[in-house]
Amino acid sequence: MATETAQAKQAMRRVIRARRRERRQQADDNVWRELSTTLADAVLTFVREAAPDAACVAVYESLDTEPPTEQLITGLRARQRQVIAPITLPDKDLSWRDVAGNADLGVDHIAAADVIVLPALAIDAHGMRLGQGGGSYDRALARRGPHALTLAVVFDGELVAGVPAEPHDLPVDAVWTPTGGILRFA
Ligand SMILES: Nc1nc2c(c(=O)[nH]1)N(C=O)[C@@H](CNc1ccc(C(=O)N[C@@H](CCC(=O)O)C(=O)O)cc1)CN2
Ligand SMILES: Nc1ncnc2c1ncn2[C@@H]1O[C@H](COP(=O)(O)OP(=O)(O)OP(=O)(O)O)[C@@H](O)[C@H]1O
Repeated sequence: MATETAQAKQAMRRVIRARRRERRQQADDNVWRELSTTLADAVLTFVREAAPDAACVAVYESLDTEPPTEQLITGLRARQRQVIAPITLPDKDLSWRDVAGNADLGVDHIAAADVIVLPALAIDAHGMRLGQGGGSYDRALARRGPHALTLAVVFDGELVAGVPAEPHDLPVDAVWTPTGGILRFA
């Protein structure tokens, strides 16, 4: 898709991915573990306060340069929540698996999630999200339950004034940053 907006998104992704690689290279494993703890504490509190009866939480399993979700996943499981993580299909649509098993629960299982923790490269002041560019979460969010809360996770400096938005983009309800904690949009 060669629209100006799609090109603007690509340019922004390149800058943020490069910054993330540099950030990861400069942080030792202790710093990363602390980040994982800070994220887990904040999101566990958010779930307890905003969705106390949540039975199922969808969480991305972080890649090396992303805000680390390992301790969040452990903490949710310790609190008896089902945790589901995405399986990327060949067309980049998302199916889901319980992190405790390997069975493919299907693309519609996202409807079971009471809270959805999304990866993002940037979030803007309206909650619009810049993702990896596969349109994966756009499609998955269209199948979410009517009361599901969406929380995106980004680094400081990735909560920006504006991201280029296309008509299919949907805003998130809240965002977490290491320094700012959780900001609720809706
Ligand atoms: N952890 C995670 N899982 C996810 C996503 C994601 O953004 N993060 N996705 C979101 O839709 C889907 C998969 N799509 C993806 C597309 C591109 C890249 C990617 O290229 N990422 C980094 C490499 C990060 C690293 O290895 O540290 C990059 O380009 O630099 C990742 C996921 C579903 N699962
Ligand atoms: N509901 C949809 N159905 C099919 N294709 C879609 C849908 N939403 C978005 N796409 C396509 O996916 C591509 C990437 O979209 P976009 O730039 O919004 O991805 P993203 O949200 O940043 O990425 P991701 O969710 O994978 O992290 C676009 O070409 C778009 O047309």
